[in-house]
Amino acid sequence: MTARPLVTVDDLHVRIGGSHILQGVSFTVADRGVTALLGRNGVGKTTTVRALLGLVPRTGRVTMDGRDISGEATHVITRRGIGYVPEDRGVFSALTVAENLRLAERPGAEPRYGLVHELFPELAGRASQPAGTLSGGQQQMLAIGRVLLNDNRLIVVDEPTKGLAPRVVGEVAAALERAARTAPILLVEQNLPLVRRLAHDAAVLDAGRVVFTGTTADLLGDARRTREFLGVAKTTTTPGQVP
Ligand SMILES: Nc1ncnc2c1ncn2[C@@H]1O[C@H](COP(=O)(O)OP(=O)(O)OP(=O)(O)O)[C@@H](O)[C@H]1O
Repeated sequence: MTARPLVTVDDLHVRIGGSHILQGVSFTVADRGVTALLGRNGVGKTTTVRALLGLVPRTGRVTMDGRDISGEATHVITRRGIGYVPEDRGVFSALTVAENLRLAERPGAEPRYGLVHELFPELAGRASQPAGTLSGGQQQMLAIGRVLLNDNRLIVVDEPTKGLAPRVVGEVAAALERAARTAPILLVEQNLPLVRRLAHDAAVLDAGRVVFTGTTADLLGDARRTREFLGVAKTTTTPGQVP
């Protein structure tokens, strides 16, 4: 079956402190699989996902399932079923793994501990461990697990492999693959072999504007485009990049 747009972002503008950071960003997120949001450092990827979630003042239109959610507060958007794993992971270091998960429970919904522990058995084994003592990869899994506790329509994950060792990148990639079976994902990521492995569709930002939308295969199969938009020429998997 062909994927359809779940979320449509249309002409999104963000101005912060006199800077016009997003200058009319438009793209769609498919209703299945992984859609990658790409671009060099500082082009506006994080600002785009924060604007989508209502975390920064924005103009333009965001719809999910055809419903306009642009004017809604973040907690309303979240309750509509958008789970967010921010770049800093949003894990509470002083609290245990179990406490971090408990805080992610949504009132009135049955938390899916069975699913989370099936996908990430390590979290069950480390339930009483303070989250601050977990490795970077384990913290990322906890952050993804917190989102998977709820039945989301969309999961937004911002640079989950940033700063992680190559071996751990592979573990996070596997975790995202499993997560994508439960809900579509909008993934901000700079690791192109990982993007190639996970994402069918991509949108590329440059200086606050979208410069490409289409399939990841079309984008990364074109060396000129990849170099022009992402600043690199080589995108094939080499040993150690995504184990
Ligand atoms: N709160 C803010 N105040 C001022 N400028 C900001 C703010 N947030 C972001 N910016 C600027 O907006 C631009 C886009 O930032 P953003 O974090 O969205 O980019 P990015 O593509 O996610 O970058 P990276 O890959 O480095 O995370 C940058 O120039 C950044 O310095």
